[in-house]
Amino acid sequence: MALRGVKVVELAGLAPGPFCGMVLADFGAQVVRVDRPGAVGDVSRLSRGKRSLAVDLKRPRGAALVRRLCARADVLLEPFRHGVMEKLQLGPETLQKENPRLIYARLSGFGQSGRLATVAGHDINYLALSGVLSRLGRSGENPSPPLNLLADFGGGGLMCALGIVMALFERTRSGKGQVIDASMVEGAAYLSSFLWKTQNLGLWDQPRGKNLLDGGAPFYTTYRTADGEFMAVGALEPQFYKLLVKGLGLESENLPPQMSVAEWPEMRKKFAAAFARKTKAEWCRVFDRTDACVTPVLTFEEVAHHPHNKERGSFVTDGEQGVSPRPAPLLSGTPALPSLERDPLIGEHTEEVLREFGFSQEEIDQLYSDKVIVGNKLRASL
Ligand SMILES: C[C@H](CCC[C@H](C)C(=O)SCCNC(=O)CCNC(=O)[C@H](O)C(C)(C)COP(=O)(O)OP(=O)(O)OC[C@H]1O[C@@H](n2cnc3c(N)ncnc32)[C@H](O)[C@@H]1OP(=O)(O)O)[C@H]1CC[C@H]2[C@@H]3[C@H](O)C[C@@H]4C[C@H](O)CC[C@]4(C)[C@H]3C[C@H](O)[C@]12C
Repeated sequence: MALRGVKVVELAGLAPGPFCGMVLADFGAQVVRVDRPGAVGDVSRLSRGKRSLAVDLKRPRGAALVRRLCARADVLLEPFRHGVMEKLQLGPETLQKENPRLIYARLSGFGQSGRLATVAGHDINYLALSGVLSRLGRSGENPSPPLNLLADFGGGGLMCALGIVMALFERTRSGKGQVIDASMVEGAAYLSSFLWKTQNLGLWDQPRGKNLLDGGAPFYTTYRTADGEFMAVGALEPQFYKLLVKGLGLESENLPPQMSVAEWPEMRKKFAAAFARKTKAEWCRVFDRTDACVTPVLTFEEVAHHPHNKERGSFVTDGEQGVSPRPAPLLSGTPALPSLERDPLIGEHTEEVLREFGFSQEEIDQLYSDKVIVGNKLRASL
């Protein structure tokens, strides 16, 4: 796999950090998650392919243990607000002095500087501060976040993973690691570059929810079908729009011109009435494999069984029969091989990891007796 042999120390955090670590693990990196003793586990369930070491970082010997891991690691991934790592004597200056090749990835909400750097927050706060949230939501309603996908994952975990891979590549030339300041505000904003760069094209002149791509256009939105399901319509270009109108059984002559914004509400009503006449399955038979840009809105129960997704194997089933998306993108030569094992238990691999990183049994026993580390009793009894 593309990241085979890359050693990552991931300090346990909430969703964005674990997702970043999982992406690296899916593509072959050896990811050790450093858990807090007594923690419940990765509640975001994004730990496939990782191992868990439980150590109390608040104890000086706990921090010293992580310093020793980082001396032999390629990447450190920390998910805390600014200043936490410095307090633990685990800041970049300390760790990169011992290991100048270390790539020190800092995944935070507001970044490592600025008045909000030490303030708590979640996806919706970062999305709001990025400006993107102001553009999301139906006309006449409050701005509405698209779950926690854009800041936590798109602009956070994934952007951080990209930074790590770029730093790994750069290190092949310079031999040096560097610090990655991955702010979710800036990551989400960066994802929205298209909105910024097209401001003067007239795409965004209308209020939220009345523009071409934010649900305002009747040919770029969703419609309810006779059985209470939904179809997604994305017929932007005239040649595809013509096929949409034909598939709906409507006559272009009886409709206003496609781009007549003022008459979009009237067009939407006609399209809605048409979609309400057939079930989702019936509309699939009308539009499947045509260029009308009409697709079923698939539920999580349906998506893995859809013929196209099935043909590509786009979803995987793990050892516990849990279904989840296959890693993307698909690399032809070194594809990701996601682990199908269950997520690690807290401290399940404490001893194994410490031995691998050169700790003697005597040192390990001492760390146990001083309660600096914990293993997993369940594992021991397995
Ligand atoms: C998982 C579900 C979905 C969450 C996604 C959500 C929408 C997000 O946006 S997550 C993104 C959050 N932001 C960031 O990640 C940006 C950077 N991080 C931060 O800003 C902060 O970390 C923080 C704000 C997220 C948390 O702040 P906090 O003060 O807790 O922590 P920090 O300041 O970072 O400092 C860390 C401190 O911890 C110490 N530490 C760390 N490791 C160790 C260690 N190994 N040993 C010892 N000490 C350690 C470190 O030293 C720091 O100490 P100091 O502070 O003293 O310096 C979740 C959505 C809903 C959740 C559920 C819900 O809340 C109900 C339950 C609540 C219950 O409490 C837990 C279970 C819940 C079911 C809960 C479960 C999940 O969280 C959810 C499902």
